[in-house]
Amino acid sequence: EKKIKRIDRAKDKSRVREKDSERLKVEENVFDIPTLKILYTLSNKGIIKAMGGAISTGKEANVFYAEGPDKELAVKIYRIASSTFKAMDAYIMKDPRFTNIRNNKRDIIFAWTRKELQNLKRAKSAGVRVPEPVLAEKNILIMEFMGEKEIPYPLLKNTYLEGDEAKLIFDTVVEYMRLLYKKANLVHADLSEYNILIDPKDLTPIFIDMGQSVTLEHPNSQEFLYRDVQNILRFFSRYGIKDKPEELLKKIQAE
Ligand SMILES: N#C/C(=C\c1ccncc1)C(=O)NCc1ccccc1
Repeated sequence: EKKIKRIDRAKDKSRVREKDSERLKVEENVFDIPTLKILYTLSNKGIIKAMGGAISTGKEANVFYAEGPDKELAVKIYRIASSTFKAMDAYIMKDPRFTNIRNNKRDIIFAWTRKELQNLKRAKSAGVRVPEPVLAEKNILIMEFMGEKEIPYPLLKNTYLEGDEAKLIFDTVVEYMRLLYKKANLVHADLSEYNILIDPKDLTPIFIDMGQSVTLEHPNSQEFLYRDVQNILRFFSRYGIKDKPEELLKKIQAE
């Protein structure tokens, strides 16, 4: 009896340890030494006053809340140790803007981070609502925090919509896709209810996560656009929106 108890306790202990190492692992391979050095420099320059907790965690990156000198910030840190940078290949290696980078992991992730900043700037100047881009330094992207007092705005996925609210948001999302295409020469390429925040004050959509966005010159831009259109129609169909993909493509690409 006693023996079994001892074994159970040992198992529990190892479980706790494993959980801790699991958590530590997630935190750790985002905050590797080079990343901590950059954060330290950004803090010395007064760009980041204090780091907060993780807003989003994923296999490629984590997004943290941070206090800036005059406004709240979101700090997106791309994981260098992640193995999924292979997925980035499909987007970046055929992108005319990035053909000259060396094919090693760090350079790809640094180029990807710069690309996300560049894409946010282009989207913003085209009139699409996105977090205000601040800076990109190696694998770290700093942007405006979309939320209030450390609480991020909800994802479209988690937003309860009534009556004609869904139709209003749908129309704005389609308008933003058109502006992105016609004026920023971009396709989001990962647009879905998981990459749109909703500002609860005025129910306006905010596009996020533009690291994978591609220019229209990218060989697969039309395929990525079609996939974005399908994702948006699939999500809004639950609110009775019945537009066809071809209709949306025409609206977005209209001369
Ligand atoms: N950018 C960004 C994001 C949020 C955000 C919130 C408030 N202000 C600015 C950005 C975000 O969650 N992106 C998706 C994501 C990134 C990394 C891991 C999982 C999921």
